[in-house]
Amino acid sequence: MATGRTHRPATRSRGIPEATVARLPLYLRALTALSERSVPTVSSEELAAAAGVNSAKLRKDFSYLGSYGTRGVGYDVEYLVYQISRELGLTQDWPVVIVGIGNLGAALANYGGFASRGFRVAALIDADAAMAGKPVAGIPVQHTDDLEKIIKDNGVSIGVIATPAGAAQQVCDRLVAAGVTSILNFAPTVLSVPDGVDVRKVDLSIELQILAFHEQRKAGEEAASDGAGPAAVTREESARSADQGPDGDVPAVMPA
Ligand SMILES: NC(=O)c1ccc[n+]([C@@H]2O[C@H](COP(=O)([O-])OP(=O)(O)OC[C@H]3O[C@@H](n4cnc5c(N)ncnc54)[C@H](O)[C@@H]3O)[C@@H](O)[C@H]2O)c1
Repeated sequence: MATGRTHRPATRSRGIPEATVARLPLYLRALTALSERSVPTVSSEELAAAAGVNSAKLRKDFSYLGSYGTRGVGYDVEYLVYQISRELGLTQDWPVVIVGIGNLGAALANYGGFASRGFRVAALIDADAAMAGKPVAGIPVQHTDDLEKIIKDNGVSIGVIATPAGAAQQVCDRLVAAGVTSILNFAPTVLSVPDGVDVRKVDLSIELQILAFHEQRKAGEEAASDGAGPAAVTREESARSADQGPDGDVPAVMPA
């Protein structure tokens, strides 16, 4: 079984901090919406508000890209879309495989947002022989027996795992051995991968738990302000204590 670290250090080799990299997709989403409305330029304040990020942080992030905007005019929307897309590697097509085509895998396969962002679903893989050949989102499901060949034939470097937790490490090991170097893991388990392999995990139940934490704090604040209880915890303090940035700008996907 593969061992070793599960994510890269906090700063990438080109000097862009991981926290900045994690915010680039937020800027890109906001900029794409502006571009679709043919908005030519945007101020750092407007863009920060649209991306849900603090504007000083945005300016610092863009300084890593060498993008400083023009005083009184702001940032050129189209150029920034290009710059961020290039930085994220989205100016090329990325073939992706999804392993585990149950409820979640099928929903992901049907999600149109991958293709529009440069991620092509190259193959769907499942261990259930009864599913082999059946189309999901117009793509025939292939059996796990062929996993290695599918990865090689399609030049896949990004794999999405949507299997039950108990199967995820074994699937991960096979993907990595076949040449996959980036994994998006939806299974509720921690994956172990060798150096050079990036794992990101998505866990909506963790996001809900964080919201539940804030709900509980809000209820506590209200109770404290109604009566003679102890000083209420501020919203900002409660956000920090949930290991989230003060701007609430940590995306739902996180390093493994
Ligand atoms: N991250 C999230 O927010 C989130 C949300 C929903 C579900 N999940 C997780 O996603 C996973 C899938 O959930 P689901 O509801 O789609 O389950 P599901 O039971 O509907 O589908 C799982 C699929 O994986 C296949 N499978 C099992 N072992 C396999 C293997 N070794 N190789 C390839 N395929 C294999 C099964 O045949 C099945 O088709 C679970 O781990 C679940 O906990 C995560």
